[in-house]
This record gives sequence, structure tokens and C-alpha cells, in this order.
Amino acid sequence: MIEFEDVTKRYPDGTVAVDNLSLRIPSGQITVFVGPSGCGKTTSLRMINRTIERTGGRISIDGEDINTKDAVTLRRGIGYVIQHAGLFPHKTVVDNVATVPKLLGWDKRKTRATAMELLERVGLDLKLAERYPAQLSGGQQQRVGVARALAADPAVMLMDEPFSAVDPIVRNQLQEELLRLQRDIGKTIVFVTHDIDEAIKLGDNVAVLRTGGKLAQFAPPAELLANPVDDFVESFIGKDRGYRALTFVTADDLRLSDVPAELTVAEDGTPVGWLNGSDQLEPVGATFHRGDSLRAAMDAVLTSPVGKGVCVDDSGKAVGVVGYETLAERLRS
Ligand SMILES: Nc1ncnc2c1ncn2[C@@H]1O[C@H](COP(=O)(O)OP(=O)(O)OP(=O)(O)O)[C@@H](O)[C@H]1O
Repeated sequence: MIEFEDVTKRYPDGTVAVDNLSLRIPSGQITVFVGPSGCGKTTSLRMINRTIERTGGRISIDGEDINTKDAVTLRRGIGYVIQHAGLFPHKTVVDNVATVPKLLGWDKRKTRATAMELLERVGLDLKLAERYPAQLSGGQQQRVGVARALAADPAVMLMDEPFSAVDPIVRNQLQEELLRLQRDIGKTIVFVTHDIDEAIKLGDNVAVLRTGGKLAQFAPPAELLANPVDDFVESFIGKDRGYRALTFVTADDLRLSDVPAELTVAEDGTPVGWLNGSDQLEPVGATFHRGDSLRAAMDAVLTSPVGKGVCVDDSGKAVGVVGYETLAERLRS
């Protein structure tokens, strides 16, 4: 656990970037700092690896005050990923990832093997390993940045707007990959973003900061959407919070009806289309799985030409359908 106790940062010019911040960041989870520009997110993050020194209060990792450690040793145990990846331009991709293991004096073979394994884990084509950063796309560079931060297997990883500079599609892919990776590695990740949707998607917990570095609310995303503590948090979360909260409700217990005859399925049971009155096939629309959210089920209903969302199993086979009435019944419960 990383604990902030009454942490303050006053810059030499008198700016108070962070004001009496107290919160507990649980181990093995993703905690997101979110808030408007200039609210102190980056300052808060960088005080954890002491690239910015706090001016008041205490920060501890697993009970140990970070100031009792030498700053360089502390930083080697904490991965750090920033916007634009911050890769060394004169080093190849694999050498970038190997930076910290080399500093730690690992032997060459082990270092290279680890670097290649990490590149694979973050989803980078290994053919790119000998390229230089400038020869990669922004999204590929970010993957290398994540691999580099993970190289020495740190327990803590700090990520400062890591996906902000890439286009929305790549950004979405990188977010999905981070969630997938985190299911395997279970690091303590502190993630900074100004984008509330990114915070809600990635965070196990979200700390909403207001200007002046004050904590407005610290809660899991579902709670934040359901119960914003004040007008500031509510307006920061934005519109559609009721609808977005459905992301956190599972469709597990949704009552399904049998697959009707009008839904044409292939030999393997996968849905092909809805047969309309003129004997023509209309597209199925979005489908959903049992374990998906109610939001996904609702999307399936809304995109279906006949108002029936198709539920499929892991092999893609249609296992049932759900209509407006059942969905509404579930939403009311
Ligand atoms: N070196 C500095 N000297 C003085 N003030 C600073 C310094 N660095 C940051 N600040 C101020 O501290 C406040 C918080 O800055 P910080 O970068 O932590 O915010 P942020 O929430 O990460 O912002 P953004 O989303 O725009 O990156 C801002 O008012 C900023 O101008």
C-alpha cells in the first residue's frame, strides 16, 4: 500500500500544487488520479518516486517512509511511464527495455531474454526490437515505454498520461492491453489522466482532485458514478452517468428467452441475421456474453433491428435473446 498522509507540495514561488492530500493506494490495483488541468495530478504522482520532493506530510510504501531510502534506489524499484514514452532515441527498442536491468548488473543473456519477453507481453511485434524509437508509431512507442517500466519487475508502476498522445482507436487498444496485462502482473499502478472516461475504465479506485491539489472524492468508479459527493465531482464526471454506471452491473442474471426462429444461425450456431417479413436477412446488431455488463446487453438490444439483443457463448453460438421489457425489468430491480 502507498499511503499519503497530509501531503503538501508548495513550489518555491509559493504555488500550492498539492494541499494536505491523504489517501491510501491499495497494492495490486490500479488507482487513477484524475482532475482538471493544473490540479496537482503530476505533482502528486512524482512525489511517489521523489522526482518531486514533497514539502509537508508523509508518503510511505508498505509502511516505510519513502524519504528513509536513497532516491535513486527508490526509483529503481518503481516503474515510470510518461506521455510520448520518453524513450532514449539513440538506443534500439530492446536496449531501451534493457536499461534498468543493465544498471542493476544483470548478465547480458538474461537481460536480453527478459527484454524480448516483455516486448512480447506488451503486444509489440518482435521484428521491431532492433529499430530505433523514431521508427515506431506513437502507440508502439508507448508499448515499449510500458515494457521498459516493467523490466526490473517493480512492485509499483507510475503512469503519467501515458496514452494521451495517441489517437482514440490506439488509445482504446492500449487501455485494453493494460487491463489484460494487469490481470497477469497485479502491480500497484498509479495512473494520471485528465480524462474521466479513461479513469473510470482503468481504475479500481479513482481519486478526483480539484484545483489546488485537494482531494474531492476517492472511490471505485461504480460508486463515483452512483454517488458523486458534490457538484464539482458530478460536473466533472459529466453527462450520462446513470447509463455509464451500467458498465459495472453484470448481465449474468438477465433472463434470456430461447433463440427465436427468425434469428438465422449458421451450422455452428453463430447468429447470421434476422429474417424479416420479406424473407430478407437484416444484420444481427451487437451481441453480448453472459459475463458482460448490462450496458453491453442494452447496446445489443438497441442495435438489433427487431429490438432483441442476442447473447452468445464463448464460441460465438447464440444461446438466447433479450428484449426491451426484460431489460427494463432488470433495470428497475
Ligand atoms: N516547478 C513548478 N513551479 C511552480 N509551480 C508549478 C511547478 N510545477 C507545477 N506547478 C504548478 O502546480 C500546479 C499543479 O501542477 P501539476 O503539473 O501537478 O498539475 P496537473 O494536474 O498534472 O496538470 P495537467 O493535467 O495540466 O498536466 C499547477 O498550478 C502548476 O502550474
